[in-house]
Amino acid sequence: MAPAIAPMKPSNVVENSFVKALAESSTLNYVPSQFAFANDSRGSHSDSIPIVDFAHLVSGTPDQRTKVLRNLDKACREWGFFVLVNHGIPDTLLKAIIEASLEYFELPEEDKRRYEAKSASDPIKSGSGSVINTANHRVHLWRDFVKSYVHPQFHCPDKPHKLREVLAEFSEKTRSVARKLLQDIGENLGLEKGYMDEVLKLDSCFQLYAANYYPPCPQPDQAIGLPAHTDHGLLTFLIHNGVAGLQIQHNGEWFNTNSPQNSILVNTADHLEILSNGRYKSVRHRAVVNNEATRISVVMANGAAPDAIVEPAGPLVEQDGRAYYHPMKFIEYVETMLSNRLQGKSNLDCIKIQQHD
Ligand SMILES: O=C(O)CCC(=O)C(=O)O
Ligand SMILES: [Fe+2]
Repeated sequence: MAPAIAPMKPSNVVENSFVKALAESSTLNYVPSQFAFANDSRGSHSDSIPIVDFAHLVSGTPDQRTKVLRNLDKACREWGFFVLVNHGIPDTLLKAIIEASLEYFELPEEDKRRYEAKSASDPIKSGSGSVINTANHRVHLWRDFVKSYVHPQFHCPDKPHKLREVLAEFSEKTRSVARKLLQDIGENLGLEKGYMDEVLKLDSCFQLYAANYYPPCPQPDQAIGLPAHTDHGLLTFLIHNGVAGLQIQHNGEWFNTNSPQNSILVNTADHLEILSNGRYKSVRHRAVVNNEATRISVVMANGAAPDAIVEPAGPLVEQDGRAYYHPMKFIEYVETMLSNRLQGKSNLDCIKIQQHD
């Protein structure tokens, strides 16, 4: 039987604390009730999670390229998720961004409080966050985060000092890999060369860096790091410190994602679902917690230009006879999601065009 949930802590302990500080208090044996989010955090294992070899896309033989383009299409269509290998981003840079992100979370609380979000359009935000659960209760997440807009304008917390340089390089390198993948995805969708660059205005594409810190949790099945959600943007890149926790939903079942070291986990996000008129689905995923080790993930969300209007691609609408999504300015979509105004609803559902519309 699951142990009882601890009595409510005085609300200021939770409201004003980062989860890291709470988890480090030596007396914590239970999940405080504000965090209570009962879930079955076990996931299935699959050795059929798709792997995409980036080197074959860039410099493979024509045969290799054809094969990997097919893999990429299948991954986007069937899973909305793939493990990207041989992407050319140096291992040292991947390690450096994880380390610098960890140093951010280890800063004194007053340094992190400077970035507590006041409005959805703040370019840097930090905190721990909450969501509305199915019973309409606000639930605190077992996670601290920092997020910052890094392209087309670059923003970065002042501390730790090394974060700025490492993040700028990570943003540049991931941006170029994402762009190449998007061009190949355009080819797979049968769109003209240059279509993705032009319509999504990829020269000034939006990128959001997010780092997530999930401390060990005394009752992992009584709390959640991040509940099931989809991401805004086109392609989300994710790396982590080797501690498992990301699960994706496939055919209604939750799968653990374990990835070879130095690979990048990539998921298709809402704006790719919109652009492809529903051919590629934005994959639902969640982060579960464990009672042994701190997990850190570093996410780069790659989107269209902030002022680009994203809508189903014209040639695909023509094939399908109708558009399945309303157009929306990219940055408005993102800020609606970041503002939590939707109270647990998905933005994607809000812009889906129902048959009778
Ligand atoms: O930490 C993870 O594995 C998931 C993070 C995530 O889904 C997000 O930041 O949107
Ligand atoms: Fe996500």
